[in-house]
Amino acid sequence: MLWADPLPGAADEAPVDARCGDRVTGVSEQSTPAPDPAPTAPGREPGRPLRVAVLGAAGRMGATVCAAVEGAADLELVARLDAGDEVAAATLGGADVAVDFTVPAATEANVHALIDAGVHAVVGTTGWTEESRGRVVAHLGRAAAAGAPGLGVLIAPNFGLSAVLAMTFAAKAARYFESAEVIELHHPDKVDAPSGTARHTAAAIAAARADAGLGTGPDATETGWEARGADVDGVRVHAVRLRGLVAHEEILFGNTGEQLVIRQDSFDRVSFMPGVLLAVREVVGRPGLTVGLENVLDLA
Ligand SMILES: NC(=O)C1=CN([C@@H]2O[C@H](COP(=O)(O)OP(=O)(O)OC[C@H]3O[C@@H](n4cnc5c(N)ncnc54)[C@H](O)[C@@H]3O)[C@@H](O)[C@H]2O)C=CC1
Ligand SMILES: O=C(O)C1=N[C@H](C(=O)O)C[C@H](O)C1
Repeated sequence: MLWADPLPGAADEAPVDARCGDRVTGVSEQSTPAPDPAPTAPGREPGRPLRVAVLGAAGRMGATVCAAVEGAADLELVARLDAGDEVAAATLGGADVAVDFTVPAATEANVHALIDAGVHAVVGTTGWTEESRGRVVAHLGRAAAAGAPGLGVLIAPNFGLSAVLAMTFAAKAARYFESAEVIELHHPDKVDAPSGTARHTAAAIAAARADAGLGTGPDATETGWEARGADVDGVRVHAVRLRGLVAHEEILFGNTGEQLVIRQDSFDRVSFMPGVLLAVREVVGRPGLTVGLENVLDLA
């Protein structure tokens, strides 16, 4: 079973389908359909390891992904690219799949370059919007029309099981509470705020509230709005940056006389690896754009 994948070293096959991002309509969005599903990477001989390239390989996540891929018997690390390296067939080492953990300013261009190179993409980098995801869908459509059907792109704001479950539970709880706020807590080297995970969580809560006919939560604030956090679709999101932290999220729900707190903690980046490896194995058989690991895990 996939989540037992030991690290370093992984093997089992597993499912994936996902749909997340920085502004998302909900955890139950579906994969964008694409023609001609491909059960394996195009041109992959049966039984050979899946070839994987890593973009952002010198970074915190990229280095961890390289180690995880090297430890997986069914995967082969064929390229490590970082800033300044061209993303093209010539530099990707014959990869079937590329994993992108770079920076928000670079990730969309990387994905377009991967589609042009005919390489499936697994993306953990934050900064995606509905517009940038739409451009990827359009590009995949053009690639399919030009004779490269079956390419998959899987974008997930968080590959950690605890985070994916927390988002799922939060979306389920949202309709039952008058108040909802999100607190994300991260290491101080993180360049974006609020986190992609928190944006996704808040957007899912907002969508569930809207479906239930709920508006924004009660708030009598008249002054000092800067202390009330970011507004993500009407849900307040607070970002803490603290040395010693890795990645954490707390979702608070309140009614008169009661509170629900959903909390997840990623203490070590290895905790993201089972989800990343699952996505790598799954994306080759999942054409089109998939956003969010929850769909892959049948949680949506
Ligand atoms: N989806 C998930 O589960 C997770 C997502 N993240 C996200 O992943 C991204 C990376 O996070 P970290 O590894 O902590 O950052 P980092 O700063 O440690 O690594 C980023 C790496 O990307 C490289 N880079 C910059 N521009 C590039 C380009 N054009 N092409 C190739 N490489 C380039 C940098 O040189 C650096 O080595 C962030 O957006 C972060 O929010 C982080 C952890 C988990
Ligand atoms: O930068 C990080 O570290 C993380 N980024 C992602 C995000 O912005 O949600 C995922 C996780 O929170 C770690």
